[in-house]
Amino acid sequence: MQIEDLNFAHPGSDFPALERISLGISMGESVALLGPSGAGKTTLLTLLDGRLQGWRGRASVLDAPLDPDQPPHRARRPDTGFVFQEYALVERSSVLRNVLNGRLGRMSTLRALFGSPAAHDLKAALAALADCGIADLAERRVDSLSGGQRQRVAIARCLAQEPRLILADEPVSSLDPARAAEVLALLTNAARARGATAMFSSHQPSLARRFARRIIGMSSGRIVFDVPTSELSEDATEDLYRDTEPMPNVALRAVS
Ligand SMILES: Nc1ncnc2c1ncn2[C@@H]1O[C@H](COP(=O)(O)OP(=O)(O)OP(=O)(O)O)[C@@H](O)[C@H]1O
Repeated sequence: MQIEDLNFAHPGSDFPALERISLGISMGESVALLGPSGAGKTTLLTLLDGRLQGWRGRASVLDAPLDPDQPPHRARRPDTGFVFQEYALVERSSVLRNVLNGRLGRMSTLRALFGSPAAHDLKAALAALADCGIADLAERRVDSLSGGQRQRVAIARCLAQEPRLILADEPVSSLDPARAAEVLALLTNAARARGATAMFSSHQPSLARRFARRIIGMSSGRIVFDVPTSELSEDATEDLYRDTEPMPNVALRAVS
């Protein structure tokens, strides 16, 4: 992935959400994005997923240039998988059906339309369920699952897609510390086993250190550091969050 001088402001916003972003990421790298709320992490991941238009600069993902004016061609989309913070699952469908949705981009239009997966689609979905340790949940409806189980379903759906680039937006924000570590281990190990690149955002520097080989710090739409994890100092991460402006009109009251 190669990005040069990327600039973007959300429609209607006076402030750039991304400003002069340049970076290169090699195939197979595991990268964490750290930064306070509003730093631009989601915006950057969404742009790399091809879902933002109207940006300036140059971006090439999986050796193909992204067009600032239109989404990537349908044939290329399955190569990038996205794990959403809020899971984005079909609540009333089974776990297996949700994971099979990860195959839609690789199915013929007819199969996708009628929801009839081929044998190899089913095989990929079952393998992803097994990799995520939730094979026994295949027939359960998503709305009967815990947060940690849903997060695994979201990751299994992404893996079933067989992407070469995995983008994950705060994939463990709603999990307790033990589950969060388990899920990040799952995500980064699965990416490594498949030779895929993984890029995830997080608010937890300790998890980023544990599961990424490289850490990029963002603040106010800019990259403030980009280092191998082994070279990241405690001071750099503290500074990243220390400079955060308090949110306007938010008063904190003591609970009596
Ligand atoms: N749809 C939108 N319309 C207008 N402004 C937006 C929109 N989405 C994000 N922004 C603004 O863009 C900036 C970057 O937001 P972004 O969501 O990328 O930050 P983030 O680092 O992911 O934050 P968080 O950690 O809270 O998820 C912020 O100033 C935010 O208010």
